[in-house]
This record gives sequence, C-alpha cells and structure tokens, in this order.
Amino acid sequence: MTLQAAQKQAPDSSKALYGGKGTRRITVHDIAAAKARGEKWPMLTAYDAMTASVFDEAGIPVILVGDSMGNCHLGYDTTVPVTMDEMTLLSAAVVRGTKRALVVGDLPFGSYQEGPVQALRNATRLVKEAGVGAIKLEGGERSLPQTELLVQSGIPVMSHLGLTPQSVNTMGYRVQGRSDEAAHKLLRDAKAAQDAGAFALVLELVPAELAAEVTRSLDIPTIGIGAGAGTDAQVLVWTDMAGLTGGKVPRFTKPYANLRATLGDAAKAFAEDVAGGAFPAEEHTFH
Ligand SMILES: Nc1nc(=O)c2c([nH]1)NC[C@@H]1CN(c3ccc(C(=O)N[C@@H](CCC(=O)O)C(=O)O)cc3)CN21
Ligand SMILES: CC(C)C(=O)C(=O)O
Ligand SMILES: [Mg+2]
Repeated sequence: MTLQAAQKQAPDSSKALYGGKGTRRITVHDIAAAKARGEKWPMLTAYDAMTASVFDEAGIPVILVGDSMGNCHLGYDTTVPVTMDEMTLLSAAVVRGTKRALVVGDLPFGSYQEGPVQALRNATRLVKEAGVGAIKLEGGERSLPQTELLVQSGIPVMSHLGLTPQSVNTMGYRVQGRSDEAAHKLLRDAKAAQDAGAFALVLELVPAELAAEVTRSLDIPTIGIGAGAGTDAQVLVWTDMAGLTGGKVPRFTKPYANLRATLGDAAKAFAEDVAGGAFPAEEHTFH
C-alpha cells in the first residue's frame, strides 16, 4: 500500500478535539463528529480567564464554567446559592481567556426551573453578555421543555443526569441509578434529552455499567464524572484535577498535581523573604 493510500484509510487525527491541528473555536458540530470517530475527549471546569487560558493552550477542547464555582471559587457550601450575575461575570472571563475551547455555561439553580421562558431569558443572557457557545442544565424529563425551546432558539444545550447537585437538598450526594427502576428512568431521561435536541450529556455519579449502556444507546456523546471508563468524554472540576481543593474531595476525582502545596509553599517563601528582608532585592527596586 502506498503511503498516500494508508493515510486515506487512517482516521483523520488532524481533526481530533484533543491533539488535533485545528485552531478555530470548537463548535457542537465538532463534538458530534468526535463521537462518530469514537474519540475520547477531556473537559475541565474553569472560573477565571487565566486558568481558562492555561487549559485552552493545553488543548482542552471543552471548558465548563460550572456552578461548582459556588464551592470552588465563591466559598459557598453547595452550588445552590450561585446567581446569574455570578455565572455571567465568570463565564465572560473564561470566554475572554480562551481562543479555541467551546465554553459551556451552567445555568444555576433557580434560573430555569420556572419554565422554558425563564430558561431562554437566562441562557440568552449567558450567550449575549458572556459569549458562551452552549449552556448546560440539570435534569431529564423535568427539563425537556427548557431544552426544546433553547435548541429551537439557537442555543446548544448540554444535559446533566445522574447526581444533579442543584437537587442536593432532596437527593443528597449519592450514586444514582442503582435500582432497576432508577436505571430505566435514567435511560429514558437520556433518550428524551437527545430527542429534545441536547448535543451532549453529562452523567454524574452513576454505575459504570449503566453509563456505558447509556453511551451505547445514544448518538450524542456522554461526558462522565464518577461514571466509569465507558463514557465518550470525562470531566473533572479543575481544582480537584490540580490538587487545589481543600478538605474532602469525591472519590472519583484524581489529582494530577499538588497545587495546594505548591501555592502554599510559594506564599510561605514570599512571606519569609519579606520578614527576613530578602525581598525586594536590588533588581526589583527603582531609583
Ligand atoms: N470540588 C468539587 N468537586 C466536584 O466534583 C463537585 C463539587 N465540588 N461541587 C458540586 C458537585 C458536588 N459533587 C459531589 C459532592 C460529593 C460527592 C460525594 O460525597 N460522593 C461520595 C460517594 C457517595 C456514594 O457512594 O453514594 C464519594 O465518596 O465520592 C460526590 C459529588 C460533585 N461536584
Ligand atoms: C461537574 C460538572 C459536570 C458541573 O456541573 C459543575 O462543575 O458545575
Ligand atoms: Mg454544575
């Protein structure tokens, strides 16, 4: 076989969401094409421009401005208090910090539960004021009218099933879909989200076997968090991924660095230099 023929047969890796050569902003069409190629891809959260620019330059194709900013950026105990003003401010910062990633903004608790018109008003705000390329909302069947209206209005929707942290006060933080009945409900919700026009689906804290079954039964990609290795993509909260989160973290996270220690050490070194008179030195000083 000639080299040219071999290259024709091989999947076109230049289009890959991660590791590909593309430099223009990623769209939901690129996400759909990745599922068709069987590509696995990464997603991370970000809540500020600088962190987002690091992930964008690292080639992370999809960045979620998660309402986990409530816990990880704003100091709340849960995601429940996060407001549209907070989401809009930080989503705009993440969009400004990125050139290539598709930026997805979470609709916070209370911004879409009243119905489709409220959802459209708030999603439109994130698209117009912050510049996000898509929005995410929690819930299957209960959020279908919202998903349908947003998609019809031209706003791509990412759905989120399994553990939906905005419902912590009714569900707690437990693995979802363990009973046969709950598993069937999750499969129905997933199909309904796809039928309503969602372009992707987050599966949080569900048994791996069920997440794999959902993934096989859908045409849109699934993005797992605590959902095993069988989903099309994986998402982590960035402060968990980087080892910056303090206190207890969910078992499904993996720290790829120890930023909490690194940053703490840097702060202590600065403090000691100031206390000991070693900083500022002559090269940091103007005359
Ligand atoms: N730092 C951080 N990481 C997250 O992944 C995250 C947030 N914050 N805040 C919003 C939600 C809340 N999430 C959570 C919170 C707690 C558990 C938890 O305690 N899970 C148990 C398993 C419980 C079971 O076995 O049923 C665990 O040990 O992981 C899971 C997800 C995920 N999200
Ligand atoms: C963990 C992801 C899926 C999320 O919804 C968030 O960060 O808010
Ligand atoms: Mg969220």
